[in-house]
This record gives sequence, C-alpha cells and structure tokens, in this order.
Amino acid sequence: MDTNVAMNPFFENMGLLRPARLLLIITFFGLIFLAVRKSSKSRNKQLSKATIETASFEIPFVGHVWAFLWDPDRFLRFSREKALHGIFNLKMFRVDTRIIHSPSLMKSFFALPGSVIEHKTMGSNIIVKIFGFPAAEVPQMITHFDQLMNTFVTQLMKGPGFEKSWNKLLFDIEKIVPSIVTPSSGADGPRSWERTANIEIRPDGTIEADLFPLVRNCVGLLSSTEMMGHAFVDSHPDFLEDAWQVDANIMGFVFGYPSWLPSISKALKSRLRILEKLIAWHTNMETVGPIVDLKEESGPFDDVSDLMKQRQKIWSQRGFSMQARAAVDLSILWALNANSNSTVYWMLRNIYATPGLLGEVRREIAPACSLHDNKLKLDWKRLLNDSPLFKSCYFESLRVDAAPWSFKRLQKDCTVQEAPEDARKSSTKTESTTFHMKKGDAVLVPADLHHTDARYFPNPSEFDPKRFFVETDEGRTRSVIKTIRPYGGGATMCKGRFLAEREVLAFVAAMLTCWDLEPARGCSWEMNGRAKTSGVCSPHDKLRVTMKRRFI
Ligand code: HEM
Repeated sequence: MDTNVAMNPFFENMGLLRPARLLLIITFFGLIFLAVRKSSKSRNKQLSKATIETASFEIPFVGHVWAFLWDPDRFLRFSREKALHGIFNLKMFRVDTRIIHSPSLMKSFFALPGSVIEHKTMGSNIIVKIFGFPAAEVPQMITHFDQLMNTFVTQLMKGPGFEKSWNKLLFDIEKIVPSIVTPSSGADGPRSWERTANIEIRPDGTIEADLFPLVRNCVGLLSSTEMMGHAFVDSHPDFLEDAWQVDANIMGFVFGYPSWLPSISKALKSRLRILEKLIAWHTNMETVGPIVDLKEESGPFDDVSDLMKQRQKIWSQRGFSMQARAAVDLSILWALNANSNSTVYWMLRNIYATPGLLGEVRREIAPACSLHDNKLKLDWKRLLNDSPLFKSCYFESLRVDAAPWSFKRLQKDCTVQEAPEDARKSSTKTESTTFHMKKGDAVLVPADLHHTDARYFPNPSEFDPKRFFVETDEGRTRSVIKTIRPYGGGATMCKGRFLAEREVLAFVAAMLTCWDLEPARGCSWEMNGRAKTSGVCSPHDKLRVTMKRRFI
C-alpha cells in the first residue's frame, strides 16, 4: 500500500465512514445540481431572444432606401419611436441594415471582437477613396495597421507621450490665445484665417469677424502646427482652406461622385495641393533619417510632434511610398481639425446663447485662468477636475452638435444584448433581450439618434449642461459623460478624444477669459439650424460678432 495514502486520515477512515460519506457526497453534488439548474432557469427567465423589428414604409425591392434618403433624420427618429427596442431593421435594397441606438445595445455591439467587426480593410479602403492612398499598398497597410495606430495610443491617450503632447499644446495656447485675433500687419499680407473670417478692426479697437471661420481656422492653425511642425505649415499657409474643401466633399469621395461635378473637382484640386506639400515634407524628412532617433537637432523638423516622428520611422522601416505617407497624414490632419475646431465654436455659442450661463461659467473657471504679462495661464487640474459646469457645457455641446454615424459590416453571425431598462415598452422591462445578427448585415450606429432621445435626455433640443452632473458620495458635483457617443466606439473609437477635450476646454476658457463677444448688427446667438457632417455639425447661418478685449 502506498504509505502516503495510508497515513492520510481521510483514507484511513474511509472504510468506516463509507455510507455516511457517500450520502454526504450525493447531497453535496445534488445541491450543486439544483443551484445550477435554478440559476440557469432564472438566467433564461431574465434573458429573452427577440427578432429585430423591421421599420415601416418598406417598398418591394428598394426596401427603405426611399424613405431613408428622403429625410434620414426624420425617418430614423420616427422609426425609433415606433420600435420596441433600441434596435430596428432597414432593408437597403436586399441588405439588412441594423440601426442600433440604445446605450446597452451600442455598448454590446462595440464590444464585439475584431473577427466580427473587421475594421482594418474598411479603414484602409476609406483612406484610398477619401485621401488618395495608393490602392496597391492596402495589403501592406493592413499588415502594419496596428503598429501605426499604436502610436496614437501611446502619444495621445496614455503612456509617456500623452502628458507631453497636451502639455506642449497648452504651453502654446497660453502664448497664442491672447493675441488670437490681433491681425497681422506683416508684409505677407493677411493670414488665411484673417481673410476667411472677414476681419475688420473698428476705430474703437473692437474687432468684427465671422465667428465660425475665425474659430475653426485659429484652432486649426494652432493644433496643426503642434502636430506637423512649422516646416509643413509654412510650406502651405492656406492648407486649412484646402482641408475644408476635402471635408465638405467626404461623402462625394466615398460614393465616387464624378470628378466633373464642380464641388468634387474643386475638392480634388485642394487634395492634390495638400498631398504635394505633404509628399515634399516627407521626402525632405527622409533625407534627414528617422528624426525620433536623432540625438542632435533636426533643423526644420525639430518641432514636429513625437507622434509624427514615431510614425515617420515606421513608414520608413516598412517601405511605404511618399504618396501613402502623405495620404494617411492628410487623414490625420483632417481628423485633428474636422471635429474639435467646430466643437469650440458650438461650445462658445451655446454658452453665450443660454441665458445666465456665461456669468456662471466665467465665475467657475476664473480661479483656473489667470493673466500675467498679457499671457494666459491655465490651471489644468482645476479646469478639468473642478469645473463641472464648464466641462458639462463641453459634453452638452457634443450631445447637441455632434452627430457621427458609425457604419460597420458584420464578418460573422453574432448576438447583441439590450439591458431591461433600455426596452421601450414596460412589458419587456424586466428582462434582458438578445438579438441575432447575420454575417453580411450592415450596422449603423447614429449617435444623434440616442443624443436626441427624450427618454434619456428630457427636452433634448434644450441646452442644459447640468444634465451631466452627478453627486459624489462626498457631496461634490462632478461632470460625467454618461451615455453619449460623440467619439464612436469599439476598435475604431476616436484616438484623439482626450486631446480633443483638453484642446476644446483650453480654447474656450481662453476665449471666455480674454474676450467679450456680441452678435454684430443683424445677427443673433439664436441657432438657425445645423448642417450635418461626418462628425460635429457646421452652422447653417453666418454669425458675425464684435469682439472686445476684456483685459488690456
Ligand atoms: C470633439 C472632437 C472629436 C470628435 C467628436 C471625434 C469623433 C470621432 C469619431 C466619431 C471617430 C470614428 C469612430 C468610429 O469609427 O466609431 C473618430 C475617429 C478618429 N479620431 Fe476623432 N474626434 C475628435 C477629435 C479628434 C482629434 C483632435 C484627433 C487627433 C488626431 C482625432 C483622431 C481620430 C483618429 C485617429 C480616429 C480613427 C480611429 C481609428 O480608426 O482607429 N479625433 N473621431
């Protein structure tokens, strides 16, 4: 007999206690069996399967295409109100297009693995269509996609580059904003943003300008210089004008509108001008070598951001063409400017347009914004963590003015789950519901369909920042983004979201501290509609303002 077994008291006593032990074991496993059965029964009770409802107005063969194209926003909102759940189906010709808009379903959908929502091929094809990336290099792009994307994560979201990036950006904001609309009297004539904003200086020293182009170009010039450095920006001082042309024709590029259409032809010329300058910039950088490894100064490329320096090394190591590098950099310039610049505009306008809010916000941020020697100093921690009203104005501006649509195609069958509280009818509110979707289905997540849903945001068209307030256990008020989705979700969720938040807050704080704005004659803070873009909306109207320095 094995001595170890003999010495073990359990086995020693086994013979004596066998019937009792057997009973014990049976009882033990019996209890486990009952518990498992009970829990699986109750799980089944709390989880029901449902088929995805199809929206009204389906026409044979074309499905919902007509209703959708006629007035997409109205049709989607109508269908949302009719549906039992936060998901419904549109037939686009023969393709099932699942529209998802409740918070739990969006979360469940964006959590699906990359094998279900493949993004590298789709992302690469998009940059071919919109930004002129060479189609022949798509396979190479897919291979190195993660390595290139990771530079955003380490530089703009976390890791050592993150703090450095936004500290640098803020350093320059502190210098630039007080002189933001002090027009140049340089020999080169007015800068492009001065021209597009139609700046006029009045005899009393006040400035009159079109607010949207002013804000969008000033913010753009600042952030693009931080990202690319002076060598690129100086080589093409009007690059932002060209970027706006591309931005205005994104959908035309995606759907391959013919190049003889005047707007597409103009946008193609703009794209070409930027690409040529970016190609020259990359070619010159290549002669210096990987700048990120240089111990000594790199001359005109010294002020290129670390993000771009790191990417230059990868481009070079992986042997991408200059055209490919330029096209992707154009997409970055676009991502950098397309949404945050407009958010600064909307946040300013919303604060001014809401009775009483301007004074309240100024009082809150005053301790975080101080002026010394005509330079603005921002206390970052305070602005970000101790200014709940101000931060909520940012979230509320994104809720009201950002309307990005995330579009995906499923590579595999999958299920998504809706939490009971998101079901629209009380009868379904006690249980979670799962929905099955098939390989090949299209999925659209229009963020604004949730942002305008009165069940989550009462009086959705009202600008009410306090809806983002939460009380902490210590009785403090904090601002929390809650369920809005201005940055999309999943693997392709915006990589610049932290940078954007800081950039927008810094710029708006600086503008509120340094300037008093008033609508010029014939204009008003009242909104006259918004034009939908791929992300944050553009204004329909032209708001001209007079600007007066608050501190001389
Ligand atoms: C308020 C400002 C911004 C908003 C509302 C915004 C919104 C978005 C949205 C909706 C997407 C697509 C997400 C999806 O596919 O689900 C996106 C992607 C992206 N954004 Fe932003 N963005 C902002 C600012 C920025 C800034 C300042 C940068 C800096 C470069 C940036 C960089 C990117 C990049 C690189 C992607 C592509 C991510 C990927 O495909 O993996 N964004 N953004």
